[in-house]
Amino acid sequence: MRTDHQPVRIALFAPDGRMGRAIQSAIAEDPTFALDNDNGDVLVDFSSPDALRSSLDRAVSAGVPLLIGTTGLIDEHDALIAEAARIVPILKAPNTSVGVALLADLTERAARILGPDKWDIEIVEAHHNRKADAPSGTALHLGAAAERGRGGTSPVERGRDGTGLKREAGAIGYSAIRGGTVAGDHDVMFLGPDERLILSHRAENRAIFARGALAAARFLRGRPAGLYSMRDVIDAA
Ligand SMILES: NC(=O)C1=CN([C@@H]2O[C@H](COP(=O)(O)OP(=O)(O)OC[C@H]3O[C@@H](n4cnc5c(N)ncnc54)[C@H](OP(=O)(O)O)[C@@H]3O)[C@@H](O)[C@H]2O)C=CC1
Ligand SMILES: O=C(O)C1=N[C@H](C(=O)O)C[C@H](O)C1
Repeated sequence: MRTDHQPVRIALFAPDGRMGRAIQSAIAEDPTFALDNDNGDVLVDFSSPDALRSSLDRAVSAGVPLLIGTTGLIDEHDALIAEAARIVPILKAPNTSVGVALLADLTERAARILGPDKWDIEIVEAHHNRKADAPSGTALHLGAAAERGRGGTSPVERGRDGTGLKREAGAIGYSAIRGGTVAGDHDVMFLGPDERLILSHRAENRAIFARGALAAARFLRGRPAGLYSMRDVIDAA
């Protein structure tokens, strides 16, 4: 029987990816974690949507919790995740940083207070030139937070190009910039009559995601089956 005093053993589904390497560095800096790709207490998946079935199968057959950091997932993936979460604990987080968890709360609150009638919302994100998906999972997560704040679904406008593109009332717009080594910038812009409110987060490097992933793994160890979020991790801290 393992206890809370023993290091949390992390199994990395994709140890050689950028996030896999960042998490290995974070483990090396924190003696309360250990890398154990064969017998981990928690399986951590930052890979690609194509790999999701395989990481879910691995977590379910080993009977261990799964942290999913992969983005670009669609409804079909969410259905698979919900099914597996009946058997093992699963935490899905498109962004594991503390700052983005707070940004999502602030976005929801601002959207609730400002309302959809006078204030347009645009979400702008920038990432490195190797990123595969757009808009980022975080941008979509922030858009969902804004929708919750407004109390309903909003039309989506992505990647404008052309003519006759006047903004639809109440829409949430998404723009993605790709280049260089940007670790992850997100701006939620509330554009109103004669004023703008801009909530911003800047990831300076991947260490913030890696440390957040370890905090999520610690939270998951020993939890009952179910679907969890970074909100739960922060509330439990
Ligand atoms: N939640 C968060 O906070 C964050 C989420 N992310 C997300 O994490 C994911 C990974 O990002 P990043 O590490 O930068 O990407 P990388 O491309 O650097 O790494 C992806 C890794 O996944 C492996 N992989 C891809 N497809 C499969 C598959 N079908 N089966 C097994 N392994 C596979 C790759 O192996 P190979 O090279 O051999 O194909 C590679 O090792 C992305 O979706 C990204 O958006 C990123 C940063 C933070
Ligand atoms: O691919 C990345 O790098 C990142 N992906 C996540 C996303 O899509 O939101 C999180 C972070 O912004 C870095």
